[in-house]
Amino acid sequence: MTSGLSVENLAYRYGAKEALKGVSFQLEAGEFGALLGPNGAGKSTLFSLLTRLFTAPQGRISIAGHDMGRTPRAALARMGVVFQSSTLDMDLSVKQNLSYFAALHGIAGREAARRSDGALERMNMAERAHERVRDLNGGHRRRTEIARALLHDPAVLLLDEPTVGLDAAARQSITSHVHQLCADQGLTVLWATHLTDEVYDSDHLVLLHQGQILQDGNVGELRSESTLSDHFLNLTGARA
Ligand SMILES: Nc1ncnc2c1ncn2[C@@H]1O[C@H](COP(=O)(O)OP(=O)(O)OP(=O)(O)O)[C@@H](O)[C@H]1O
Repeated sequence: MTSGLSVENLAYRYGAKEALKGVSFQLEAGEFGALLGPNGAGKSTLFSLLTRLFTAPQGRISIAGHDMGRTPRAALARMGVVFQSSTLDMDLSVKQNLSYFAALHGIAGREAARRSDGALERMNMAERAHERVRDLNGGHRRRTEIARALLHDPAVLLLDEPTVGLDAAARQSITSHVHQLCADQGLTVLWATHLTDEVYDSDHLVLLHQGQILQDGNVGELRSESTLSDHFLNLTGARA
């Protein structure tokens, strides 16, 4: 059993539509998993199962060794999530947003302040702690959300297309920062995207297409001589 993320034989259907058809993959501690798939591949459905928004009718999810079906609280406690749409309160400061989230996790007082400072530090946001979210640019808002997701010190961080709406510089900077968190701190990341330039050769590719895993393994080895973008196009017929 991995101390990262393990998914075994997950399936999900919306009525007659099979959105996931027996999906399995595993990410070890410290691995950056790039979940790549064209529109309709099943990425959002997979995220909904991983975050327990939907209950998996079949298969197994394990987060840092905790089984989501049998011990959901323990599994969710080891997971941080950044959803595609922002859920920050625009009129609160960065730090107030984090304190509020800490309180939801039952963390208060000095411990909440210590954790907020640590999480903001990890995202290079410490100097913006007292700025109002509304006054931040898109990249800094995203960093705030990632810091908030790290507050309870998760082992596994899930991000659903976290760079949507950001300019190229902010996108590159956040992508590289989260890769660094994996490498330096042993965080396991699952990063859903359809942008191949956010994926590094050292990443673990999970290529999802029509509800099935087409490829699962090291990006550099899988793409070989092609660019990842051409590789993706050859396999899925879709442009990345
Ligand atoms: N509520 C629903 N009812 C019926 N079919 C659905 C529903 N939600 C999603 N689907 C279908 O399930 C499949 C997987 O959808 P999903 O949203 O998980 O894909 P995705 O990879 O996240 O795509 P996108 O990048 O466009 O968000 C698609 O064929 C989609 O049309």
